[in-house]
Amino acid sequence: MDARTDKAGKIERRGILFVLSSPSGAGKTTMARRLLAAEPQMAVSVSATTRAKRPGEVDGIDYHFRTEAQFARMVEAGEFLEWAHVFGNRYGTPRAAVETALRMGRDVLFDVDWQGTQQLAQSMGDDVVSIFLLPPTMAELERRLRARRTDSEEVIEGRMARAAAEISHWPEYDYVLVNEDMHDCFEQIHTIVHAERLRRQRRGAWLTEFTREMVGKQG
Ligand SMILES: Nc1nc2c(ncn2[C@@H]2O[C@H](COP(=O)(O)OP(=O)(O)O)[C@@H](O)[C@H]2O)c(=O)[nH]1
Ligand SMILES: Nc1ncnc2c1ncn2[C@@H]1O[C@H](COP(=O)(O)OP(=O)(O)O)[C@@H](O)[C@H]1O
Repeated sequence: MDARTDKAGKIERRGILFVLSSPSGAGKTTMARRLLAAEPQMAVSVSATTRAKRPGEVDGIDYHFRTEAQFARMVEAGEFLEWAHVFGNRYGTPRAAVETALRMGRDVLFDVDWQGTQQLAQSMGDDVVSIFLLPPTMAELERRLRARRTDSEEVIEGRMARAAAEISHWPEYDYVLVNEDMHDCFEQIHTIVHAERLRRQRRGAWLTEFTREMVGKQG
């Protein structure tokens, strides 16, 4: 029997909300892409943002790119599970897609900052598992921001100036990893995902039924 469904085939497993945060350039997007490739059943929350599209980014895949006015209307209509100002732009998590995925028992991956993580933890409680990625050093963080070649010098300086403030939120997370070697960091994230899915509290009524039947059949 699959832990996601009961005997009637009804879904009883609630999806887990996996949140990845880090200072800009520490490797969230890279790790999120790898995780989604390894876990095709995992849904991803595509945020809405008012920031400009970077070269190579696709509307509806990387972000829903919106104007200030469009974003304000979405806030007004209560369409966000959470939203925040980051680097002078607004970013938010559209509610509908997340709720649909969770109802279907799918896990959902979020790339949001510390403000988004706090708001998600408040509204979704124990279903949230949060992971913070640290760079090995500040110099390496800056090197990665430059190597990405997606931001202007001014934007890079702004992101570096914000990095220490972002990093100060590490104690609010369930897991804190240093993204030094890409492969090792991904393996650690994947291990967390596997272990969190196995938590007793998440295995629901299936485990009660399984053990009751097992003991009942004794003798
Ligand atoms: N609160 C919140 N933060 C978000 C959301 N989407 C993205 N962010 C955060 O906004 C910050 C900037 O994101 P982005 O401009 O894509 O740059 P990058 O992630 O540093 O490459 C990152 O810390 C993201 O985690 C969201 O929906 N809500
Ligand atoms: N462990 C790592 N070692 C070296 N470079 C990395 C590592 N992880 C990510 N990068 C590179 O650093 C840059 C920033 O990573 P990215 O995933 O865009 O960060 P974020 O989404 O946190 O801003 C990218 O060019 C990426 O390929």
